Amino acid sequence: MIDAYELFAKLPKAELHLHIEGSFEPELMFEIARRNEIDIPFATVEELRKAYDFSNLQDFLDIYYQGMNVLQTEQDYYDLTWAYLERVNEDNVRHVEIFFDPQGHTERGVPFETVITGIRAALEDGKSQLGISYKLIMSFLRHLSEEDAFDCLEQAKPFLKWIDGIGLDSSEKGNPPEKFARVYEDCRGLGLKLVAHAGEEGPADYVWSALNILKVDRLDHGNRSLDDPELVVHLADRQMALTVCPLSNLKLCVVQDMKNHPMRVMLEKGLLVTLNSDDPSYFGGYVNDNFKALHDALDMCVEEAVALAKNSFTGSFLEASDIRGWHDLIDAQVAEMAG
Ligand SMILES: Nc1ncnc2[nH]cnc12
Ligand SMILES: [Zn+2]
Repeated sequence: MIDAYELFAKLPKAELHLHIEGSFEPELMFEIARRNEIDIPFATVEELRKAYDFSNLQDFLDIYYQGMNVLQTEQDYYDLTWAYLERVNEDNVRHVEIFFDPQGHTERGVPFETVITGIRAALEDGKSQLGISYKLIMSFLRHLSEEDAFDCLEQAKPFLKWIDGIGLDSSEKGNPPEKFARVYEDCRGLGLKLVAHAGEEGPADYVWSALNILKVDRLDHGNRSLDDPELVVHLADRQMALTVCPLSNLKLCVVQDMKNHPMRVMLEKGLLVTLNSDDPSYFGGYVNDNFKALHDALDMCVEEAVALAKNSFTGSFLEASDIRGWHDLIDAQVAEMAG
């Protein structure tokens, strides 16, 4: 009998919820801090890792923004992105749709151009050297104002040919989607794909707002949707993709125990759920580690592993013909491994 984890690990996958700044491993952070002559308030990599102990989203965000402070040059952004791509190549991730948080950099004086040029150069090298295709999603920080978001959009305008979509992240509670209704409307007019974090810590109402007011094409997290049966039916009927992040949910106390993770329930209710790592350096693992954690807690079956691998492409912004191609490849690989 084929093991569900072994199967998932080997199958081609897409990752749809990944903050590139959240893939910043402590070793690389120290190296970049040293070359930029910036002090980190931790003496060693081990001490830094010990600080990754969070009670909620805000606890994490405080250390996440501090971590990205050492990034300054195009080379820094290249190295950060390249390290992520090399790592997920080992997990057989073949397509990535990654977030970056421009405001976390521009508000420290790093030009928008420096950030996006470095990230894009690594993504292009990932495509040519590792065969990993990509989309790039610019996220607005929701704890900042609507005016700040519009300012970020202005800075992005010369680079829109490199940007596939926009997202909304950072402190959810008290910053409902409607705060950014007009920014999203403009971005929709620019032909950008729209996603937003909703229902991670915030209520199911925020998921409704993301759908009805922001008109998102995909939802990030969405865990709290399960509090509202009508919303669950609506999401399932529309086959709205949800980018779920189990290790993140555990580390940020969105779930108290992996045994209570809603992934299985979500699958059973017919939701188009995908599996992602969110901020792998901070939450203890990349996409295959996320499956392993679910498998250890919930004893995932082969059908669930296959469904998650296929959903990762279904929920992507790839062309329909490419998605079909990946599904066919997964079916062929499953048949070969089962036989
Ligand atoms: N899980 C998360 N939720 C909200 N904002 C984030 N920024 C990085 N990771 C995040
Ligand atoms: Zn996230």
